[in-house]
Amino acid sequence: MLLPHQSLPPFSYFPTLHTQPPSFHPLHTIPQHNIRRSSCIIVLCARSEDDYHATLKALKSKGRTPRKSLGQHYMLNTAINDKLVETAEVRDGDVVLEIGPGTGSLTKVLLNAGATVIAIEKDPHMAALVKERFASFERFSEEYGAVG
Ligand SMILES: C[S@@+](CC[C@H](N)C(=O)[O-])C[C@H]1O[C@@H](n2cnc3c(N)ncnc32)[C@H](O)[C@@H]1O
Repeated sequence: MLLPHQSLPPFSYFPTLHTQPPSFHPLHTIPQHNIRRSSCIIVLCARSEDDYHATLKALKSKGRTPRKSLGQHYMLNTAINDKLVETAEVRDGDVVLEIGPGTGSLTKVLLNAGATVIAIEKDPHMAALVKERFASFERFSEEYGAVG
């Protein structure tokens, strides 16, 4: 699910705002009680060059197959992700809340559109892979402590 930043609570709701890019702390845009049940929150920004196939290989080597109960499937056609991001009119500087990044294929397109992505993933194995895939782009997650 994609929520454009306009769907998040107004920034004035949050007491601590940062002035450097991004111009506020993305995690402060989600009330904590709404996300406590999720396994992992990953906040990513900056454009990404990464290896999607390496992610798939890593999943396979760990014996991970998609779990139907979590609605897991892998998006192999990147043109669809491009279309999703285009249709959602994601622009440079937007903050996008992505529920269930899975392998991160849509995440990558969002990052390359210039968005900061707050990704919430329930499956800890997928969360670990996404964190690994975008390790060099991860920001803020460490600061959040209790989650992830
Ligand atoms: C269809 S897959 C995502 C596909 C992804 N966009 C991609 O291209 O690889 C859905 C993801 O949502 C995760 N998920 C399911 N329920 C969730 C929940 N309640 N909160 C967070 N993540 C959830 C699943 O573990 C799975 O990784």
